[in-house]
Amino acid sequence: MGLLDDDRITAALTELDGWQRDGDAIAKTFTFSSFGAAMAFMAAAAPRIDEMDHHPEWSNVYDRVTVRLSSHDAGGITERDVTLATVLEQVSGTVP
Ligand SMILES: C[C@H](O)[C@H](O)[C@H]1CNC2=NC(N)=NC(=O)C2=N1
Repeated sequence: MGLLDDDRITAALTELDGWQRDGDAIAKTFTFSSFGAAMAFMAAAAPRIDEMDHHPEWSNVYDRVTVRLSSHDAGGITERDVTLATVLEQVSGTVP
């Protein structure tokens, strides 16, 4: 799957709450109710990520998870990143 052009990236970001362009990636910091909720988000997302075989760069600090999505094989942002962002939005909504 190929790299997205700037217009497609901008269009995708308008559909995704709180996501920003970060160079060759799209990024968001999710904030949860607690450290446990942040861990639950990562645990719930992990099988979905593996199913997609498309993996985020992500890190946790206390109740926050910062996610950066880029397609390393393509060298930038592809539809796989937009799809994974949509999945992470959906998973984040399931965490109390
Ligand atoms: C062989 C396997 O499909 C690849 O290494 C996958 C795994 N997950 C990946 N994740 C991301 N973000 N980019 C990739 O290019 C990528 N490649």
